[in-house]
Amino acid sequence: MRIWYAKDYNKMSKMAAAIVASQVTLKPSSVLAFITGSTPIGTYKELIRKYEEEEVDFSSAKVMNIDEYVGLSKTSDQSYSYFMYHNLYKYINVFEENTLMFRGENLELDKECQRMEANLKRFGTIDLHLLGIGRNGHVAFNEPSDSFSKGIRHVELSNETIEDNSRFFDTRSDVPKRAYTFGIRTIMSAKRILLLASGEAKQEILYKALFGPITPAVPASVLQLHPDVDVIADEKALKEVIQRMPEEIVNLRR
Ligand SMILES: N[C@@H]1[C@@H](O)[C@H](O)[C@@H](COP(=O)(O)O)O[C@@H]1O
Repeated sequence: MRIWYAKDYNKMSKMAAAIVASQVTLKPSSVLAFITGSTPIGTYKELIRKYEEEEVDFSSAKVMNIDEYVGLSKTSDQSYSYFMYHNLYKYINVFEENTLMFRGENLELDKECQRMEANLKRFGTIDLHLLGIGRNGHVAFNEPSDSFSKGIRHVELSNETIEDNSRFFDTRSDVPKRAYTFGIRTIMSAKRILLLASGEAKQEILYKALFGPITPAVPASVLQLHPDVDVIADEKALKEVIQRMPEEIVNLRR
């Protein structure tokens, strides 16, 4: 695991976009797993800029969303399909047939998971998997639990996640209670993982995830077992890591 220090959100976004763009340049047919939330928005803006300036070409890349609210279709402005389309896909040259998203409106939950598993198999191994981290250590929608989850599944969201994500909805009761998500095994099967974290609210959980015990109670802690993880975090998110494990940050002193 490599932990990279970024002075602020802007720098974090630029560093992350540089990794995604190099992945696609080195392997144009890369399979990429993308995330939603506030954290990756700057990364996507930077990727759009790179595309517009012809620094990167996504025409052979395959892209996918790793989670989605159950009950929201791609036309709902709170769905993750909508988010990915309006924050990234519509501005770059990814093709529809190379884009994989959950159908949030499909209420046949098991069937939707099976459909996504089959499509993921067709897309092939994920070359680069982006990840954010929730305040309770969740990754995608894998909430703290008693065991690490396996493949693609549907889950009940925790109160903490509903609370955190309610900032994107008119009222808390509008937040769906269930979601589709890649499981921990799906995420861990990616060749390379890029974890992003920004802001003070993430400082405690980031330290726990990177240096605490590996436990399903902190789902992100499983990343300690993956052979190829880059963590890019801004100074605020890294606060506790800087205090307790400064020597573990690759570029802190540079
Ligand atoms: N399902 C998403 C996660 O994939 C995301 O990483 C997390 C953090 O979001 P943010 O970047 O807004 O802090 O929130 C949501 O619950």
